[in-house]
Formats: sequence, structure tokens, C-alpha cells
Amino acid sequence: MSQSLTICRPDDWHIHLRDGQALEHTVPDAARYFGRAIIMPNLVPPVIQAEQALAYKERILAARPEGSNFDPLMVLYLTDNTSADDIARAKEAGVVACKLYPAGATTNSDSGVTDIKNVYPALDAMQEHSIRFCLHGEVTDSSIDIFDREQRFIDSTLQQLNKDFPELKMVLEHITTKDAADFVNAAGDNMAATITAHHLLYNRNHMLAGGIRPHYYCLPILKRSSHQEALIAAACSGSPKFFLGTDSAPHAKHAKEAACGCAGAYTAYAAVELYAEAFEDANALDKLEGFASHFGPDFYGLPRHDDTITLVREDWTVPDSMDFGDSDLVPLRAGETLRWRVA
Ligand SMILES: NC(=O)N[C@@H](CC(=O)O)C(=O)O
Ligand SMILES: [Zn+2]
Ligand SMILES: [Zn+2]
Repeated sequence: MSQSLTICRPDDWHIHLRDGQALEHTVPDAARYFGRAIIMPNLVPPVIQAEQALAYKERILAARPEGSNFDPLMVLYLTDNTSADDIARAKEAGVVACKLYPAGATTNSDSGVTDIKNVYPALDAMQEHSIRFCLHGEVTDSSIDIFDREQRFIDSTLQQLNKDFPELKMVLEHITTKDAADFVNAAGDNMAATITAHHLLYNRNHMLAGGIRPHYYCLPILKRSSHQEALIAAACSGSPKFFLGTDSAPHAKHAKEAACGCAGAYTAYAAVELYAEAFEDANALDKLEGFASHFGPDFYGLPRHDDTITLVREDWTVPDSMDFGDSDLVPLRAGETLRWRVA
């Protein structure tokens, strides 16, 4: 049993840092060892213009710990009205990706897209400017069972998008099903996916059996264990199509532990440690580096980092709660033991 593991510095290709006072906590957690991160734009109001992305980036940079080189990669939130011009200005501002939130699909998605055809002009411009397309892949029709919404999105929307924009590099984010893993595997090089640590470690029994555990509630929702197994196989396959995106999504404790609790799990405080557990359980620790540190930058056309981080085997107890601006936050695995720590 190896006692330490050194890998190329990883990046997080999907994270929610939120805004305001929360940044004082979320940014140092992400910057602890991630070199870069794709910053989700679902703020209130959302980041829909280049100027907003630049201003948000400044607020993130201001929250970095002394000496940190953490590089936030900014993302524009697509709406029904995003124009080709908006995309051109975003490119100039250094925005690397645009994000599809089907309207109503998830946290702060009210300004999202009501009909995929509405963003076709923006997608054309993104293809032209080589801006990545990040997708929250779930249908929103209230008649569709919540456990089927990702698979339905693939059939109803993603297949067509892939045909209509063969040159557009797309990331199906936080995949949760075997259907998604199979689709991405079978698609061309333009199609990749991120996988969260919690979808590798858990299935819906962890959330619902023996009592309801709101801190495991996230979107897309945890599925049955056969899907979890397919995600583990994809992440550990060594395929460059699958890479790290934590979807660390903090909500205040009172907003999670409520009659109608928010979706999202906070994992950024120990993201690589959590992934290491999942890869170790699958006997695939040797595959962690590609997934965490190589395939993401390769897909985004960015250089891999030339420095490393070291994980050491060391049990430690996750705090019951953490500071989160003017409230508290309960991290995933609160009060439990983790078995790796980044030195
Ligand atoms: N994943 C989640 O459950 N929540 C995310 C939104 C998202 O990534 O869909 C959030 O912003 O809270
Ligand atoms: Zn999402
Ligand atoms: Zn997210």
C-alpha cells in the first residue's frame, strides 16, 4: 500500500465559488492546490456579459491567499439573448467557455435557455472563436422523472447539438449516468465530460436509505449504483475524454437543512483527497494523474502544469461545519474521516 502519491498539479474544470464574503472561504480552499479552475457563472445576477466576467475575476483574484498563483478561468452564462457579438467580446476578455443552463434545471438557472435553438447563433460564434461549450445536461420538463433527466437530455438535445456543431468542443458536465459515459465515449474528440468526486463515491442509497441526507442532494441527482460503477469505470479508464470537475457548490447550512433544501455539495476543501479515495477503491490510483491534471488542460488547449502536489496517507477528521461568509457551511463528509491529505 503506497503511503504517498505525487502528481502533476491538478485543475478543477467546474467549480462554484459564489460571490461576496463567500469568496474569502471558497477561493483559498480551491487555491490550496488547484492551479486553475473553471468558474461557474450562476451568480445572482448571472455572469452574462464579458464585463461582468472581468469584474468577477477581479473579486476572485482579490480573495487569493498571499503568494497564490491560482488562475480563475472565466465562463459566460448563456441566455436566450446571447449574441454573436457578446461571444466576440467575451473572447477578447479572455473568457474560455460558455455555459448552458436549461432554464429551471438547477440552482440560479432562471435566466437560462428556454429553447436550445435560441443559442445557435452564440454556438456558431463559439465554434468560430474556439470557446468551449459547457453543458448542464438535464431536461427540465416537470413530467420527466428526475432520475431520467440526464439521459433524456442526451436523446433530445445533445445528439443533435453534436451533429450541428461537430467542431465545437463540448463538455457534458458532472455526468451521473452510464448513458452519459457511453455517449461521450462513442462521440468524437470534440466531446468530453467532467465527473465529480461525490458521483464516484456515492449513489442514491447514500442519500436516501435509512434517513434523508440533504448534504448528498445535488443536481444531477445521485443515481443507482450501476450508474456509479459506470462513472468509476469511465474515470479510471485512462480515456482523455473524462476529467476532474468537482462541481463543489456551497450553500449555507440553513439552506441545505430545510423543508425545501438547495442542490449542491461542498467538496473543494478536500477535492483531490476525495477523488483519491474513489480511485484507490477502484485500484486505479495510477490513473488519478491523467484524470486530475492532464486531460483537462489538453481538452481546453492549455499547458499542463510543470509542478506537482503530493498526497500522503493520513487519517483526518473533517470539521462539522466551516465558515461561509455570514453563515455556516456543512461540507460533504462533515465529521467523518478522510484517509488522504495533500501535504
Ligand atoms: N450541482 C448542484 O447541485 N448545484 C449547483 C448548480 C449546478 O452545477 O447544477 C449550484 O450552483 O449550487
Ligand atoms: Zn450543473
Ligand atoms: Zn455546478
